[in-house]
Amino acid sequence: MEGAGSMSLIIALDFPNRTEVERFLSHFAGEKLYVKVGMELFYSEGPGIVSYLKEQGHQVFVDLKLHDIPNTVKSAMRSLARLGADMVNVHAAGGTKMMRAAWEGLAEGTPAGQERPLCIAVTQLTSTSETVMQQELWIDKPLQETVLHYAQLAKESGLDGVVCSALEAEAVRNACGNGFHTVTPGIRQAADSTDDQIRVVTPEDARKLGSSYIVVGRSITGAEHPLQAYKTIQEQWEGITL
Ligand SMILES: O=C(O)c1cc(=O)[nH]c(=O)n1[C@@H]1O[C@H](COP(=O)(O)O)[C@@H](O)[C@H]1O
Repeated sequence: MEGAGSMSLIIALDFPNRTEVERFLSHFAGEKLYVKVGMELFYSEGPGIVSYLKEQGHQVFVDLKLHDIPNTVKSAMRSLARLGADMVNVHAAGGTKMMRAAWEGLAEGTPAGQERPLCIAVTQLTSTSETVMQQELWIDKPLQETVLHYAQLAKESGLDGVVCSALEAEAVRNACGNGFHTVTPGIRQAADSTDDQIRVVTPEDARKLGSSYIVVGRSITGAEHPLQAYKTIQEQWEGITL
């Protein structure tokens, strides 16, 4: 299943403020990156952090995992589209009406001449296990089946792909086709601590399993030499020596 579609490594900028982001990015002078702004950074810095990163020439995934009534999600997506994000996300558990509304909001809000951000649905968080899903959330199905079901709902709703573990990437592609993206966090090298992640996969295995994007946070942001950690993981992910 190797090599389908586009492949990118997205660095999760899980930092409390812009000063920390600038300090981190100073290790990457001249590199054009694909970065992710999550709730911590967005809520502390506001939309300006996205414009700042875009001005620096980076691609930006705005990861706010929207999950609300369709009208609210549509309006929020209209606002996010104006920011120039390259990718945004919602929770598939919001259902098809909500996902369609998200897509419509993005289409309406994207300025003329700009590309609509990719709209991706979170299936089951990579920090969730099948046991927690079944016993705590009362979703009485095998985890992979729920991921596939949510992926199919996302596809029917016109979305561009899903967030899932790379463990499910191959099955999602088989069910939804090569053009349907799998954005896969929970990436760890074999020796890394898994932290709060449960469904973890190495960069090499994510490639072999056909992920379109890997999302990597602490293995790079917490490294003593972030650029070196980034290059090592990128080599493993792309299967090449840079
Ligand atoms: O939507 C996400 O990006 C996401 C979904 C998911 O299921 N699991 C997950 O870890 N993430 C995000 O991916 C990043 C993973 O960070 P690390 O565990 O530090 O590599 C974090 O910013 C999470 O918010």
